[in-house]
Amino acid sequence: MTTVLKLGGSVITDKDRRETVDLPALEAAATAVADSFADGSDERDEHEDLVIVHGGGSYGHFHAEEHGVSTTTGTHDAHGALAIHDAMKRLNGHVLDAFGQREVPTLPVHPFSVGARDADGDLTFPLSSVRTMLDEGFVPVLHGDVVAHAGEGVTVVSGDELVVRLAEGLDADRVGLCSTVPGVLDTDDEVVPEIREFGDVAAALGGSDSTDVTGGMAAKVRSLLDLGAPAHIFGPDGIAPFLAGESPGTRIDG
Ligand SMILES: Nc1ncnc2c1ncn2[C@@H]1O[C@H](COP(=O)(O)OP(=O)(O)OP(=O)(O)O)[C@@H](O)[C@H]1O
Ligand SMILES: C=C(C)CCOP(=O)(O)O
Repeated sequence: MTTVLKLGGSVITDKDRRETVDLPALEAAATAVADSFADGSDERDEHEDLVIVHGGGSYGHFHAEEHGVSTTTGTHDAHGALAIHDAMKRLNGHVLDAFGQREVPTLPVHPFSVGARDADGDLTFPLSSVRTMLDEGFVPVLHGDVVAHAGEGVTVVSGDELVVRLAEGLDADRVGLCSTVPGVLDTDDEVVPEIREFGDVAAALGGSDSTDVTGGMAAKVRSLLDLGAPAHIFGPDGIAPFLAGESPGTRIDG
């Protein structure tokens, strides 16, 4: 069983305060993951292969906006590219600390060193390091980042894009995105239990409430609908049920 879990940057950081980790939220997420390994038996059979991805929150997005970099508009300024990348590595360090303290065998994979976009913006992302880490019993932790982009310099790659690439490339059985909202909300702010077509929810879908260069909820739903496997969007309370095989929040099944 292969599971891909994204922790939204809006969950693990205070998205409106520059470079601020939401430590209680990050620790709660790490505890939910650690407990899911410990549940039932001492084996990791439940989701023996787990890949974690985290978003940018108040780390990547502030710097990306400052340097005018998005997923499509790049920069040739190495200092700007490094400012974004270094901020994401700082956040990744906090994430690894929280999981490591709970004995989850996490290791970092920095997408900048591995991925690239062609002139059409299509992402190439070799998975050999992730696959080998999984085979060796580790939990790879990837993050939204910048990548070299033909004709653009470097552009942002979102955690959501990486989730799609990982889910397809690893043939994942379960895909979960944890955000601050309890699921995709309809125009009455009720959680939509299932989405099969973009048109089902288009009217209710917006971007993000805070600084976000990668598109917020609408972009999330669109990319998850293209995935081969069903995906789930849920709030922080949904992490434990999701890892236990339940279906919290919104199920997206294109
Ligand atoms: N219909 C909707 N239902 C739920 N959330 C919505 C909707 N429309 C817009 N949103 C916004 O989308 C946000 C979630 O997307 P966002 O990209 O900010 O989250 P994230 O993935 O947790 O963070 P990050 O991109 O930093 O990793 C919500 O906080 C909300 O502001
Ligand atoms: C802004 C950067 C560098 C990462 C964006 O990743 P996301 O928060 O998953 O969209």
